[in-house]
Amino acid sequence: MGYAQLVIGPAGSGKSTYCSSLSQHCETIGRSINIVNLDPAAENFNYPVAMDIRELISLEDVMEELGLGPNGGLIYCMDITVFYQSEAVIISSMARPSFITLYEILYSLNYHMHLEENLDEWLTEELDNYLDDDYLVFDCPGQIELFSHVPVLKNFVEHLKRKNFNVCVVYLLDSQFITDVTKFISGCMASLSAMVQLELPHVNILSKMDLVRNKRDIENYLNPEPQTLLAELNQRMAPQFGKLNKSLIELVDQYSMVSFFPLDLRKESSIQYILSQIDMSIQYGEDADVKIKDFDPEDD
Ligand SMILES: Nc1nc2c(ncn2[C@@H]2O[C@H](COP(=O)(O)OP(=O)(O)OP(=O)(O)O)[C@@H](O)[C@H]2O)c(=O)[nH]1
Ligand SMILES: [Mg+2]
Repeated sequence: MGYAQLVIGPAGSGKSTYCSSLSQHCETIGRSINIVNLDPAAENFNYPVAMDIRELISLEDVMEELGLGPNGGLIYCMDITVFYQSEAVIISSMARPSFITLYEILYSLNYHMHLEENLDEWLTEELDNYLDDDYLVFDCPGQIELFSHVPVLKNFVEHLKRKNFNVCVVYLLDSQFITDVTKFISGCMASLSAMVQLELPHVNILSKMDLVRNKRDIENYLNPEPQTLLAELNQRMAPQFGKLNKSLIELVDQYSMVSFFPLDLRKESSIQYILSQIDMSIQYGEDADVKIKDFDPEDD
């Protein structure tokens, strides 16, 4: 059994920084961990990279070859299965006829077929380097489309599960974005969308706690009462949104999403606590305990 964290969240929410802090923390405590870069647009890292998707495809290549901008290019890089059937390529390309020519459609068709095969091969090959009990952390790109409406991460997760990995989602939200209730709810919705798409255990993290000046502003959002949130939302928005607000809060409450762990990277104890919560969600310690018991010398 292997273990994996899929680190996702909006652009700039601190995913790569979290990965490098985790890497340092594990080095300090002598625990083995492997960080994988899944961001074709990444330029440099502060962590040792165990696997790198840029060996397979880089954003620069795609932007240049297909004349796409950075965001379209990135979705293109990652989205290797939506285009699996030729019709899908043509339909989706027709939706943006302004910059896609027939030549490009045919070209991209080839490109995707090629990449689909390659990704599977690359993953299989790379994952074969990891043994039972290995712990992988995937640093994902920040484009929200990757987990909201293209199946690429979902397929990736299926692949990991077939390889016998226990996988969980670590969703990072920047503390700076949730100083008011409307931003908080939209952050929750993005997390919920990942939850629904990926169907995995989910750990929500509020990142960059060192930037929070007034701790009280944030504490209200770490574990808020649904009724308080609703009252705040209603206060902020025009009366015709009352019903919608109620449904939104109920939804957020039902999925027990209204719970974020604060992450302050200045504190080792904060990283340690978050890691222990994540470990629990993928049953990391539990299997290890069983093994230690198996080898208990007193049993001999
Ligand atoms: N003060 C503070 N800044 C942080 C923290 N984590 C990340 N940052 C800063 O936030 C910016 C974005 O951090 P990244 O780790 O690159 O964020 P990301 O989520 O990987 O970004 P993308 O990969 O582009 O989506 C950088 O300037 C970081 O230095 C933190 O805990 N505290
Ligand atoms: Mg990053």
